[in-house]
Amino acid sequence: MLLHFTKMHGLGNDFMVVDLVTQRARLDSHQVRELADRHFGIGFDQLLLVEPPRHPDMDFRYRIFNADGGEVENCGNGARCFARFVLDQRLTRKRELKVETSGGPLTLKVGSDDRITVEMGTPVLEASQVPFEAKHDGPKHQLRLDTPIDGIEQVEFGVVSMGNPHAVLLVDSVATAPVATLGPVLESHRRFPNRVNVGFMEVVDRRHIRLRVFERGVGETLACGTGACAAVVTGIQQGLLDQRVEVELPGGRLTIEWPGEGHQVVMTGPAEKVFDGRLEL
Ligand SMILES: N[C@@H](CCC[C@H](N)C(=O)O)C(=O)O
Repeated sequence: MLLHFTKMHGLGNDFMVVDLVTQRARLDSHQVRELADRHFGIGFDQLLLVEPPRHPDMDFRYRIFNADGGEVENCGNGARCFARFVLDQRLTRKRELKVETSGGPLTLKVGSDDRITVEMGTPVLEASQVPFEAKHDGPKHQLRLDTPIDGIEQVEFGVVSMGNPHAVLLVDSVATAPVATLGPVLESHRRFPNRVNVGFMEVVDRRHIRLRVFERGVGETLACGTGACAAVVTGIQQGLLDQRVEVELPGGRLTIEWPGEGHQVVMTGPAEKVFDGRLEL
Protein backbone atom coordinates (compact mmCIF):
# COMPACT_ATOMS: atom_id res chain seq x y z
CA MET A 1 0.00 0.00 0.00
CA LEU A 2 1.31 3.48 -0.91
CA LEU A 3 1.01 6.21 1.71
CA HIS A 4 1.32 9.83 0.55
CA PHE A 5 2.91 12.26 2.99
CA THR A 6 4.34 15.77 3.07
CA LYS A 7 7.54 16.83 4.78
CA MET A 8 7.13 20.25 6.44
CA HIS A 9 8.80 22.43 9.03
CA GLY A 10 8.06 25.31 11.35
CA LEU A 11 11.35 27.15 11.99
CA GLY A 12 13.28 23.92 11.45
CA ASN A 13 11.12 21.82 13.82
CA ASP A 14 10.30 19.24 11.16
CA PHE A 15 7.35 16.97 10.52
CA MET A 16 6.05 14.15 8.40
CA VAL A 17 2.39 15.07 7.80
CA VAL A 18 -0.10 12.42 6.70
CA ASP A 19 -3.63 12.99 5.43
CA LEU A 20 -5.85 10.36 7.05
CA VAL A 21 -9.00 12.11 5.82
CA THR A 22 -8.64 10.66 2.31
CA GLN A 23 -6.18 7.82 3.08
CA ARG A 24 -6.25 4.94 5.56
CA ALA A 25 -3.22 3.73 7.47
CA ARG A 26 -2.14 2.56 10.92
CA LEU A 27 1.38 3.23 12.14
CA ASP A 28 2.58 1.63 15.35
CA SER A 29 5.24 3.21 17.56
CA HIS A 30 7.98 0.97 16.13
CA GLN A 31 7.16 2.19 12.58
CA VAL A 32 7.09 5.82 13.77
CA ARG A 33 10.60 5.41 15.26
CA GLU A 34 11.87 3.85 12.01
CA LEU A 35 10.35 6.62 9.86
CA ALA A 36 11.73 9.33 12.19
CA ASP A 37 15.28 8.02 11.83
CA ARG A 38 17.41 10.64 10.06
CA HIS A 39 19.73 8.08 8.45
CA PHE A 40 17.52 5.07 7.70
CA GLY A 41 14.08 6.76 7.51
CA ILE A 42 12.45 10.00 6.35
CA GLY A 43 13.69 11.91 9.39
CA PHE A 44 11.51 14.17 11.53
CA ASP A 45 10.95 15.47 15.04
CA GLN A 46 7.21 14.70 15.00
CA LEU A 47 4.69 12.80 12.91
CA LEU A 48 1.38 14.65 12.41
CA LEU A 49 -1.76 12.72 11.48
CA VAL A 50 -4.64 14.77 10.05
CA GLU A 51 -7.97 13.03 10.69
CA PRO A 52 -11.68 13.83 10.42
CA PRO A 53 -13.07 15.50 13.56
CA ARG A 54 -14.92 13.51 16.22
CA HIS A 55 -17.01 16.55 17.24
CA PRO A 56 -19.32 18.33 14.76
CA ASP A 57 -18.14 21.85 15.74
CA MET A 58 -14.51 21.01 14.87
CA ASP A 59 -12.96 21.03 11.36
CA PHE A 60 -10.31 18.35 11.89
CA ARG A 61 -8.59 16.26 14.50
CA TYR A 62 -4.82 16.27 14.47
CA ARG A 63 -2.63 13.77 16.34
CA ILE A 64 1.03 14.19 17.21
CA PHE A 65 3.72 11.56 17.71
CA ASN A 66 7.26 12.30 18.89
CA ALA A 67 10.25 10.73 17.12
CA ASP A 68 10.41 8.14 19.94
CA GLY A 69 6.97 6.87 18.85
CA GLY A 70 5.00 8.27 21.81
CA GLU A 71 1.74 10.14 21.21
CA VAL A 72 1.64 13.63 22.77
CA GLU A 73 -0.96 16.28 23.51
CA ASN A 74 0.14 19.42 21.65
CA CYS A 75 2.66 20.85 19.20
CA GLY A 76 2.75 24.56 18.34
CA ASN A 77 4.93 24.44 15.21
CA GLY A 78 2.99 21.38 14.13
CA ALA A 79 -0.31 23.27 14.47
CA ARG A 80 0.86 25.93 12.00
CA CYS A 81 2.08 23.23 9.57
CA PHE A 82 -1.25 21.43 9.97
CA ALA A 83 -3.11 24.63 8.89
CA ARG A 84 -0.83 25.14 5.86
CA PHE A 85 -1.20 21.43 4.96
CA VAL A 86 -5.03 21.25 4.97
CA LEU A 87 -5.17 24.36 2.73
CA ASP A 88 -2.45 23.14 0.34
CA GLN A 89 -4.06 19.69 0.09
CA ARG A 90 -7.47 21.33 -0.49
CA LEU A 91 -8.96 19.47 2.46
CA THR A 92 -10.61 22.81 3.30
CA ARG A 93 -10.87 26.35 1.94
CA LYS A 94 -11.33 27.88 5.39
CA ARG A 95 -8.55 30.18 6.59
CA GLU A 96 -9.88 30.02 10.13
CA LEU A 97 -9.98 26.51 11.56
CA LYS A 98 -10.92 24.71 14.72
CA VAL A 99 -8.97 21.56 15.45
CA GLU A 100 -9.09 18.88 18.13
CA THR A 101 -5.87 17.72 19.75
CA SER A 102 -5.58 15.39 22.71
CA GLY A 103 -4.41 18.47 24.68
CA GLY A 104 -7.62 20.38 23.88
CA PRO A 105 -9.12 22.38 20.98
CA LEU A 106 -7.08 24.98 19.06
CA THR A 107 -8.20 27.84 16.79
CA LEU A 108 -5.93 28.70 13.86
CA LYS A 109 -5.96 31.64 11.42
CA VAL A 110 -3.95 31.78 8.21
CA GLY A 111 -3.11 35.46 7.57
CA SER A 112 -2.89 37.19 4.18
CA ASP A 113 0.90 37.27 4.66
CA ASP A 114 0.75 33.45 5.11
CA ARG A 115 1.88 33.72 8.72
CA ILE A 116 -0.30 31.55 10.90
CA THR A 117 -1.75 32.59 14.25
CA VAL A 118 -2.80 29.91 16.71
CA GLU A 119 -4.80 30.31 19.89
CA MET A 120 -2.83 27.76 21.86
CA GLY A 121 -5.16 27.40 24.83
CA THR A 122 -5.00 28.63 28.39
CA PRO A 123 -1.77 27.66 30.16
CA VAL A 124 -2.11 25.50 33.24
CA LEU A 125 0.12 26.78 36.03
CA GLU A 126 -0.82 24.43 38.85
CA ALA A 127 2.20 22.13 39.25
CA SER A 128 0.19 18.97 39.97
CA GLN A 129 -1.66 19.44 36.65
CA VAL A 130 1.53 19.85 34.56
CA PRO A 131 2.26 17.29 36.09
CA PHE A 132 5.17 18.08 38.45
CA GLU A 133 5.55 16.84 42.03
CA ALA A 134 6.12 20.24 43.66
CA LYS A 135 7.24 20.82 47.24
CA HIS A 136 5.37 24.18 47.37
CA ASP A 137 3.13 26.52 45.30
CA GLY A 138 4.42 29.51 43.35
CA PRO A 139 6.08 30.36 40.03
CA LYS A 140 9.54 28.96 40.90
CA HIS A 141 10.47 25.40 41.85
CA GLN A 142 13.78 23.86 42.86
CA LEU A 143 15.11 20.40 42.29
CA ARG A 144 18.32 18.86 43.66
CA LEU A 145 20.07 16.67 41.08
CA ASP A 146 21.07 13.12 42.12
CA THR A 147 24.44 13.67 40.43
CA PRO A 148 25.82 17.17 39.70
CA ILE A 149 25.85 18.09 36.00
CA ASP A 150 28.57 20.44 34.76
CA GLY A 151 29.01 21.46 38.41
CA ILE A 152 25.27 22.20 38.83
CA GLU A 153 23.74 20.59 41.96
CA GLN A 154 20.37 22.32 42.11
CA VAL A 155 18.17 23.86 39.39
CA GLU A 156 15.36 26.40 39.57
CA PHE A 157 12.54 26.56 37.00
CA GLY A 158 8.90 27.36 36.31
CA VAL A 159 6.44 24.68 35.22
CA VAL A 160 3.61 25.17 32.71
CA SER A 161 1.30 22.87 30.80
CA MET A 162 0.36 24.01 27.30
CA GLY A 163 -1.59 20.75 27.00
CA ASN A 164 1.90 19.21 27.17
CA PRO A 165 4.35 19.60 30.07
CA HIS A 166 7.15 22.19 30.17
CA ALA A 167 9.87 23.23 32.61
CA VAL A 168 11.53 26.58 31.88
CA LEU A 169 14.94 27.53 33.29
CA LEU A 170 16.38 31.02 33.21
CA VAL A 171 19.95 31.13 31.87
CA ASP A 172 22.50 33.93 31.34
CA SER A 173 23.16 32.81 27.76
CA VAL A 174 21.50 30.18 25.58
CA ALA A 175 24.83 29.79 23.77
CA THR A 176 26.42 28.18 26.83
CA ALA A 177 23.29 26.66 28.46
CA PRO A 178 23.68 22.96 29.42
CA VAL A 179 20.91 21.85 27.03
CA ALA A 180 22.49 18.53 26.01
CA THR A 181 23.48 17.50 29.55
CA LEU A 182 20.77 18.88 31.86
CA GLY A 183 17.96 18.57 29.27
CA PRO A 184 17.75 14.74 29.27
CA VAL A 185 18.16 14.47 33.05
CA LEU A 186 15.22 16.81 33.72
CA GLU A 187 13.18 15.34 30.84
CA SER A 188 13.10 11.99 32.63
CA HIS A 189 13.26 13.13 36.27
CA ARG A 190 10.95 11.15 38.59
CA ARG A 191 9.22 14.36 39.77
CA PHE A 192 7.85 14.78 36.21
CA PRO A 193 5.70 11.61 36.00
CA ASN A 194 4.86 12.19 32.30
CA ARG A 195 8.41 13.41 31.51
CA VAL A 196 8.83 17.03 30.42
CA ASN A 197 10.01 19.40 27.68
CA VAL A 198 12.88 21.51 29.04
CA GLY A 199 13.30 25.14 27.92
CA PHE A 200 16.41 27.28 28.52
CA MET A 201 15.41 30.96 28.36
CA GLU A 202 17.69 34.00 28.10
CA VAL A 203 15.86 37.29 28.67
CA VAL A 204 17.29 39.92 26.29
CA ASP A 205 14.75 42.57 27.34
CA ARG A 206 11.06 42.68 28.32
CA ARG A 207 9.96 42.03 24.72
CA HIS A 208 12.66 39.67 23.50
CA ILE A 209 13.94 36.32 24.69
CA ARG A 210 16.24 33.66 23.28
CA LEU A 211 15.20 30.06 23.80
CA ARG A 212 16.54 26.54 23.29
CA VAL A 213 14.34 23.54 24.05
CA PHE A 214 15.25 19.95 24.83
CA GLU A 215 12.03 18.25 23.73
CA ARG A 216 10.55 15.23 25.43
CA GLY A 217 10.82 12.22 23.13
CA VAL A 218 13.08 13.96 20.60
CA GLY A 219 16.08 15.84 22.02
CA GLU A 220 17.00 19.44 21.22
CA THR A 221 15.00 20.81 18.27
CA LEU A 222 15.52 23.97 16.22
CA ALA A 223 12.25 25.40 17.59
CA CYS A 224 9.39 24.44 19.90
CA GLY A 225 6.12 26.36 19.68
CA THR A 226 4.59 25.16 22.94
CA GLY A 227 8.03 25.69 24.52
CA ALA A 228 7.99 29.32 23.32
CA CYS A 229 4.51 29.77 24.84
CA ALA A 230 5.60 28.16 28.12
CA ALA A 231 8.75 30.33 28.30
CA VAL A 232 6.80 33.58 27.78
CA VAL A 233 4.17 32.55 30.34
CA THR A 234 6.96 31.74 32.84
CA GLY A 235 8.74 35.04 32.15
CA ILE A 236 5.50 37.01 32.60
CA GLN A 237 4.68 35.09 35.80
CA GLN A 238 8.12 35.99 37.15
CA GLY A 239 7.64 39.70 36.25
CA LEU A 240 10.39 39.68 33.62
CA LEU A 241 8.42 40.09 30.37
CA ASP A 242 5.66 42.18 28.77
CA GLN A 243 2.52 40.69 27.22
CA ARG A 244 3.93 40.50 23.68
CA VAL A 245 7.35 38.90 23.22
CA GLU A 246 9.59 38.00 20.26
CA VAL A 247 11.05 34.55 20.85
CA GLU A 248 14.33 33.87 19.06
CA LEU A 249 14.88 30.15 18.60
CA PRO A 250 17.78 28.46 16.78
CA GLY A 251 15.51 28.04 13.70
CA GLY A 252 13.93 31.53 13.66
CA ARG A 253 11.42 33.78 15.41
CA LEU A 254 7.92 33.45 16.85
CA THR A 255 5.68 36.13 18.31
CA ILE A 256 3.97 35.08 21.53
CA GLU A 257 1.25 37.07 23.30
CA TRP A 258 -0.33 36.34 26.67
CA PRO A 259 -2.61 38.86 28.44
CA GLY A 260 -2.35 36.93 31.73
CA GLU A 261 -4.00 34.23 33.83
CA GLY A 262 -7.25 32.82 32.47
CA HIS A 263 -6.39 33.94 28.90
CA GLN A 264 -5.21 31.99 25.90
CA VAL A 265 -1.63 32.20 24.66
CA VAL A 266 -1.45 33.35 21.03
CA MET A 267 1.42 32.26 18.81
CA THR A 268 2.24 33.66 15.34
CA GLY A 269 4.84 32.29 12.94
CA PRO A 270 5.53 30.62 9.61
CA ALA A 271 4.98 27.08 8.26
CA GLU A 272 6.82 25.69 5.23
CA LYS A 273 6.40 22.71 2.95
CA VAL A 274 9.66 20.91 2.06
CA PHE A 275 8.50 18.15 -0.31
CA ASP A 276 5.77 15.61 -1.06
CA GLY A 277 6.61 11.92 -0.90
CA ARG A 278 5.10 8.47 -0.78
CA LEU A 279 6.18 5.31 0.89
CA GLU A 280 5.25 1.67 0.68
CA LEU A 281 3.77 0.27 3.89
N1 LIG B 1 7.77 20.68 18.77
C1 LIG B 1 6.59 20.88 19.47
C2 LIG B 1 6.28 20.08 20.68
C3 LIG B 1 6.14 18.59 20.34
C4 LIG B 1 5.74 17.73 21.50
C5 LIG B 1 6.74 17.68 22.60
N2 LIG B 1 8.01 17.11 22.21
C6 LIG B 1 6.15 16.88 23.78
O1 LIG B 1 6.57 15.74 24.02
O2 LIG B 1 5.26 17.41 24.47
C7 LIG B 1 6.08 22.30 19.47
O3 LIG B 1 6.37 23.03 18.50
O4 LIG B 1 5.33 22.67 20.35
